[in-house]
Amino acid sequence: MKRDFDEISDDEWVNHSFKPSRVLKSTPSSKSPSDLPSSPPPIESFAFGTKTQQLLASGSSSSDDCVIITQPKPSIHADLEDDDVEQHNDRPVSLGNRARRFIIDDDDDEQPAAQMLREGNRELTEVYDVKSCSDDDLELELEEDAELELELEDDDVIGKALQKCAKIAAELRKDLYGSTAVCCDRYAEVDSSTVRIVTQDDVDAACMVEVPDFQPVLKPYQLVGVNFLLLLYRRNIGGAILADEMGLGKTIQAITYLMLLKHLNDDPGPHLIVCPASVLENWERELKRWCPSFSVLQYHGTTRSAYSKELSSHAKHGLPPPFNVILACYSLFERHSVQQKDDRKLLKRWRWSCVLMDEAHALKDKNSYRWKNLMSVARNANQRLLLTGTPLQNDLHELWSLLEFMLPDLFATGDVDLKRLLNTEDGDLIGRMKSIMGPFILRRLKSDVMTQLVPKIQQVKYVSMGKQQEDAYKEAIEEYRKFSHSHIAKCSDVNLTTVVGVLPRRQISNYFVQFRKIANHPLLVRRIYTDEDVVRFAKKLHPRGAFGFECTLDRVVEELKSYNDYSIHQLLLSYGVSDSKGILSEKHVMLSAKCQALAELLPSLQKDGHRVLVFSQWTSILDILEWTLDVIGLTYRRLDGSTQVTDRQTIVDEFNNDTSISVCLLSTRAGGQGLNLTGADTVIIHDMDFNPQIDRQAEDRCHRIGQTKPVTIYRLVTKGTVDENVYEIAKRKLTLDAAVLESGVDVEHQGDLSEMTMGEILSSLLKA
Ligand SMILES: Nc1ncnc2c1ncn2[C@@H]1O[C@H](COP(=O)(O)OP(=O)(O)OP(=O)(O)O)[C@@H](O)[C@H]1O
Repeated sequence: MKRDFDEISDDEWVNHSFKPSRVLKSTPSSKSPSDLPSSPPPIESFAFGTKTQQLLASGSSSSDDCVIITQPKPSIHADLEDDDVEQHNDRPVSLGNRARRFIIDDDDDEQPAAQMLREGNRELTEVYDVKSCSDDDLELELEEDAELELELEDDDVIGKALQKCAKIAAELRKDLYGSTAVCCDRYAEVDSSTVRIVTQDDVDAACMVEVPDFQPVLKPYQLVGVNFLLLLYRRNIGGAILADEMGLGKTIQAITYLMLLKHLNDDPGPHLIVCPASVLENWERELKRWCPSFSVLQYHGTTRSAYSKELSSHAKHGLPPPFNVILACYSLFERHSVQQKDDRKLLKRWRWSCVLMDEAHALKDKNSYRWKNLMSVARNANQRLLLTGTPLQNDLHELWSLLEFMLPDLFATGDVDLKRLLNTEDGDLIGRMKSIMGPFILRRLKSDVMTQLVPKIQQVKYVSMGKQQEDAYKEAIEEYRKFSHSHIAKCSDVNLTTVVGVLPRRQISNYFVQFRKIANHPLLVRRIYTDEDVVRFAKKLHPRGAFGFECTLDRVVEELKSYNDYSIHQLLLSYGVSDSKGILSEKHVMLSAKCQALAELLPSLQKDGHRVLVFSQWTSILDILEWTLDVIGLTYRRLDGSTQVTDRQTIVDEFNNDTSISVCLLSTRAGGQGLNLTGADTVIIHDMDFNPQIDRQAEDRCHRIGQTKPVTIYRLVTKGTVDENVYEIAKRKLTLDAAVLESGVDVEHQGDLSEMTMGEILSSLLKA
C-alpha cells in the first residue's frame, strides 16, 4: 500500500545550512553570475540551505550547480539524427553534425553546456580549401579528413549520451519544480512539484530498530541522498552513483533507501549487494542494525555451497526469494571455476530490484571479466546503484566504464576506443563529462556537509637514505644504466636519450619496481648474501625439503638466487639453518630510512596517545614492518589480502576497542577500502601509490564519521629516489579528479605538474 509522504517543514530547512554539493557544477563560464539566466537549483540541493542561500543559489551559483543542457543557437545549422531527442527548438546539438562542417556562430549568450560542445569541437569544423591544394596535399587531406570523420563518429557517442542526459535532466527538473517552474527562486517552490520528500519520520517508521540505545537518525545531507535515490527510482531511471566522499555514510544511505523502497513503494527486493571481502561483515552488521526486518543472506565462503542447492530449488520452483538482500563479493564475478559459473547462473534466476555495488570503482574496466560477469547478472535489474568515494581513479575512460555499467543503454559505446576519445588533457571534454554525469551522480565533500568533522592534516615526511641504502640504490642504477646503454647501442635508429620504445615495457616496469623496492628497504634486493652464500644455504635447505623433496639441488640454488636478502633470512629462520653468515640482525631492519623514521615517530606518537594505521602496497614490506615493530616493542595487528575474510572484522573491532594496540598494519588494497578504523587518529602511508585515490581511501579509514580527534596523515618519501616521482605523478592525478568531480581547480593551469611515465623517469635516471 502506498503511503503519503511528509514534506520537510520550512523550519527544518532553515536549521540546516549546507553549502550545495560541488559535483554538478558546469565548467566555469566567462560570464559574470548576474548575466546568467535564472534557473532551478541543483537536483540534489532541493533539500539544502536557508532562505538566503536559496535566493543566492537561484541568482548566482545555482546555474553553475545545475545540469543545464540547452538548445544550440539557431545559427548552428545542424540536422539532428537521434530519435530520442524531441524535435523542437530546444533540442541539444548532435556532435556528429560537426562532420558536415557547419560553421558555428560564436555567441556569448549560449548556455555553458552548448558552448562547451561547440568549443570542444571547434577544430573539427574547419573547411578545407580544396582548390588551393596540390594533388598530394589533397590526398593527404582526404586521408586526414577520413580520420576526422572517424573521430567524429566516435565523439558522437559522447554527444548522443549528452543528448539523452539532457532529456532526463529536464524531466527530473520538471519533477522537482513542477511543469511550470521555469525559474525557481525558492526551494518552497518544491510545493508545486510532483515530488514528495521523505523525512526522518519516514525513516523511523521504516527502520523499526530493535537495538537498544540506537536511534537510526540520518544526517540532513544523508536524507538528501536518500531522496535523490528515491527520485531516480520513481522516474524509472535504471542507475545512480552515490559518490560522497569516503566516510560520509554511503552504506547507511543505501540501506535506508532499500528499506524505504519496501516501506513506501512496496518493493521488498530482492536486492543484490556486491562488495569487497573486507567489508562483507560490516554490511551485514549495518543491515541488521538499521534494517532488522530485512532477511539478509551472506553468499560467501563455506556457507555459499550450503545455500546454493536450497536457493536453486527455490528458484526452479518459481518461489519468491527467501531473502530481501543477498551479500556477495566481487570475487564471485572474477573467476571461471564451475562453482562460480553455477553461482552466477543462480544469481541470474532472480529479477533483482536493486543491484548495489559498493566500492564500485572496482568496475572501472569495462573489458574485465568482473565487469562483464557482473553486468550479465545486473543487466535486468530495475536499478544498478554504484557507491564509490572515488569514482575517478585514473582516467576519464574509467569513469565512463562506471557510467556504462550504471546505465548500459545510455552510455553503451560498443567498440569505440574510449581511451583515445577521452583525453584527460581536454578541459572542454571534462566540462562535458560533468554535464553528462550531472543527473545521475551525487557527490558531497566532507568540507561541504560536515563543518564539525575533525581536520585532516597532511604531512610529507622526506627521509634521507643512510650509506648502505644509498650504495644499494646507486649500484642498481649503475647496473641498469650499463644494461640499457648496451641495449640502446644495438638499436641504431633510436633516440639515445630515452629507454622508451627500446626496452620492453616489462623490463621498464621491472627496473622501476626494483628502484622502488630499494627506496623502501634495501633488504628487498639481494646484496648481503653472495652467490657463494646462496650455494651453501641451498645445500643445507635441500635435504630439509624447503622446496619439496623432489626438487634437485641445482633447482634450489637457482630459486634461492632469485630471492632477496629478507626472504633468504626468513627461510633460514623458519628451517633453523645455522651458518657462519646466518640470519640477519636487528641492525639490518634499520637499514632503511623509512624504518628509522618509524622507529622515531611511532614511539613518540604512542607516548602522546595517538594510534596509528600504517599502509603499504607490499606484503613483504608489511613483513619487515612487523619485524620493525617487534624491535621497537609496540603492539600491533595486521590485515592484508591473505587475512581470512571472517577474521577481518574481528581485527578491526579489536583494534578499535583495545587502546593497548598502538598500530595496525594494513595492505593498501585489502585494508584501504570500506573499513571503519576510527580507533586510529594517525595514518602513515609507507609507500605511495601512483594512483592517489588508493591512498586517499586508506587515509579515510579513520577520517570519517565517528572520528573525534584531528587526523594526521604522514606520507614517507625517500629523498633522491623514484619515490619523489611517484609523489609528483600522484599529485597531478588528483588535479584531474578535482577538475571533473569537484570545483575550483582549473586543469589547464596545472601544467607545471607534468606527467612523467615510468619510462621517462627511468630515462632520466639512466642518462650517463
Ligand atoms: N547517520 C548516522 N548515524 C550514525 N552513524 C553513522 C551515520 N552515518 C554513518 N555512520 C557511521 O559512520 C561510519 C562511516 O559510514 P560508512 O561506512 O557508511 O561510510 P562510507 O561513505 O560508506 O565510507 P567508505 O567510502 O569509506 O566505504 C560508519 O561507522 C557508520 O556506521
